[in-house]
Amino acid sequence: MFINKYRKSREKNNSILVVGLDSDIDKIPKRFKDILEFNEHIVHETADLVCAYKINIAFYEKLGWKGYKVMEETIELIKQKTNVPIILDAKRGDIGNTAKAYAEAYFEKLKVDSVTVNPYMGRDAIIPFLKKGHAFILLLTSNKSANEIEVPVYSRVLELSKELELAYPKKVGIVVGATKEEFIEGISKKSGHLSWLIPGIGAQGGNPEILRDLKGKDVMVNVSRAIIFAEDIKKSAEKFKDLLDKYYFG
Ligand SMILES: O=c1ccn([C@@H]2O[C@H](COP(=O)(O)O)[C@@H](O)[C@H]2O)c(=O)[nH]1
Repeated sequence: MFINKYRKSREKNNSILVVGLDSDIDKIPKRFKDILEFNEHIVHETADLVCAYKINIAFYEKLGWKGYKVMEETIELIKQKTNVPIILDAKRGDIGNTAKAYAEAYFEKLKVDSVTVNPYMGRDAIIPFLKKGHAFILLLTSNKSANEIEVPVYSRVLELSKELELAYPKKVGIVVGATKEEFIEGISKKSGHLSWLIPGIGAQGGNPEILRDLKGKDVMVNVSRAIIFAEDIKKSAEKFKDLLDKYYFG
């Protein structure tokens, strides 16, 4: 189960850092022969510093079937070398039978531990994922234009997430951007047992101090570009791990 695997990695590595494998072919350093070799290096450098890895499907899909193959090989590699859980950032959301097909693809074929889902179409776009594994529901995303649609409805999405958590205990999480500082304390008070995936620290400039309001919760903070494209990946991951430690554990 995702949450147990996450808790074990969090305890073992004393870390709430998630490294995002947003391994854009156009940005990976020339010394790596391909994305797989780059990902292998990232995992080698960070496996004892993280509580999870997040794979953003877009950077693999953009290469067609070859990218999908690399994604499968990366998942296999993480499973062989570590016990760290894998979140697939796919942000899916579709009618029930289609959602079921996505859930089968991700949990049964790719065998990831958790998937991000879009709640816009309501519960029947989410439940097929919860029947097979853990899902993070987009609640308040880190981008600026989240204000256009999400801000007016996020309270309802939070209620729905909690309802689903009652029916599928330990299988529901929320995505909340670190850039949405002013909302964190309020959401935290109402979020009960939901797990939190927080992107937006690093390249997007989110404030890690928000973690002070989240102590004791199952929280994981994703950093992608600021770690994987740093000069020294290990050093950068250590820097972010320590920064998150300071506010979450400290
Ligand atoms: O609200 C959201 C939801 C998902 N993301 C994803 O997280 C990473 C962030 O990458 P950085 O390089 O650390 O900015 C990326 O995969 C996004 O698609 C998000 O940023 N915000």
